[in-house]
Amino acid sequence: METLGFRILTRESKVSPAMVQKFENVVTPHVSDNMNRMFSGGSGLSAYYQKGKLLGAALTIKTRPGDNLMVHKAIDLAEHGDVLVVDAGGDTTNAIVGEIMLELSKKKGISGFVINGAIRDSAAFRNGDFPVYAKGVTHRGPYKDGPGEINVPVSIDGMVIHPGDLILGDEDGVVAIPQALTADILDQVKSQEKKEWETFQAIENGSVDRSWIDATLKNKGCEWK
Ligand SMILES: O=C([O-])CC(=O)C(=O)O
Ligand SMILES: [Mg+2]
Repeated sequence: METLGFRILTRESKVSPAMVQKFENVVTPHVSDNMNRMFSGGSGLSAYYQKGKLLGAALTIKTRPGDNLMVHKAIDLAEHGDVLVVDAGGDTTNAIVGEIMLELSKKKGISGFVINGAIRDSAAFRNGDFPVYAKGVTHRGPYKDGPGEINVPVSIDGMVIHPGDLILGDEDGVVAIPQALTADILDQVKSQEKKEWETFQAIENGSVDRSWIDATLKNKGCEWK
């Protein structure tokens, strides 16, 4: 019998380390554009680290708001390169992770956290290079009783994250790329990078084509006095 809401599942597959590596120099706006700007971890998440980018395979946790029993379990189950993606319901009353969990995670080679909830011991996060996104900060600690689930689809601000998806986070936020689509999206991102590079060249040498703006205004019926 399934114990819905309190269960640990096995992640069937995850994006390969080789594919993850290919996204090392990719930025979130380019990924987002090639997902039709429809998916994002939301403006409610802020970065709590100094520099670098968040990149890895999602290990998902859905937890009771304010309770981190399942997050502790996930740290023990995590593999090198995993990103812990925790849906704690967006509640910031009690912190979901702190400095001890941060140190445990670094030691295990976990790549970062996305917490739809709060963190504490925030100086340790803010002053470090371990990529963490969270909704807020509170000194109030977590309960450790459950329930919760590991390796189930979770959603943060409407973005669904499946176990094994590729997670990318930078100065502009967090995006989850469905595992099966990573290669396609990478191809599209590469063509966008090329086009943008050509635009920068054209700006530099004064040949940039701006005719699309007037064409669009005309097409949309804009009145221009
Ligand atoms: O007590 C906890 O589980 C959270 C915490 O503050 C830490 O990891 O340092
Ligand atoms: Mg602590």
